[in-house]
Amino acid sequence: MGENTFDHLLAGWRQDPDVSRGVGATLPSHHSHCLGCGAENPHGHHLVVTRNAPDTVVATHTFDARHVGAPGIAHGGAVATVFDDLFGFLLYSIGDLAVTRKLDVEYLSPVLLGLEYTLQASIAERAGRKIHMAATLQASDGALVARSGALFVTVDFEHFKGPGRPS
Ligand SMILES: CCCCC/C=C\C/C=C\C/C=C\C/C=C\CCCC(=O)SCCNC(=O)CCNC(=O)[C@H](O)C(C)(C)COP(=O)(O)OP(=O)(O)OC[C@H]1O[C@@H](n2cnc3c(N)ncnc32)[C@H](O)[C@@H]1OP(=O)(O)O
Repeated sequence: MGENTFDHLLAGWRQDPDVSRGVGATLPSHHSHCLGCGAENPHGHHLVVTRNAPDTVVATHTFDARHVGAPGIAHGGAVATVFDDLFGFLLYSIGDLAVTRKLDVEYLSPVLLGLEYTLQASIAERAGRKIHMAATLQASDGALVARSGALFVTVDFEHFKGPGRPS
């Protein structure tokens, strides 16, 4: 990660949780190699995510040959990855660190490679450490193709500093 050490990354989240960014703002990636949104991850989805309401984020995404499951169709795990990462952008609205405890995906129709889809995620409810989130993936004609729900649980910075984590 070069000078982007893990401590540096955590310090950035500590000092600038970015809660003040307004509606319409493009949000920063989680980090440069994040599978969902890191620009420098060659296997990544390179999501670019915008806040379009105080507790809502939106992105467009086109799955490609790297994400294939059945021929021509995006792998369900790749779709889940994109949902999971999109949920991670709601943390900028919350201002707390949290991690995915539970992720549900309902695949209503095949997600096709090479077509642009629109994803939107929002915070449904917060109760103590639990943050319930919901998201949709729609085709360009507005058809609902997949939807997802997640439970994130807030954690402190020490969560990322335990055994097996980078120093
Ligand atoms: C990937 C990027 C990393 C970047 C790191 C660098 C810097 C920035 C740091 C963070 C940025 C964070 C995210 C953004 C990035 C990407 C987005 C994608 C997110 C992910 O990709 S993240 C990876 C996958 N994720 C994990 O790696 C989590 C593994 N897991 C655990 O680490 C523990 O599991 C933990 C800590 C989650 C909880 O553990 P715990 O012991 O602290 O808490 P506990 O079990 O008590 O649950 C607490 C309350 O949730 C209730 N509860 C539990 N399960 C429930 C269920 N199914 N239904 C209803 N309620 C449920 C309980 O009933 C209780 O409720 P109550 O509080 O009311 O008692």
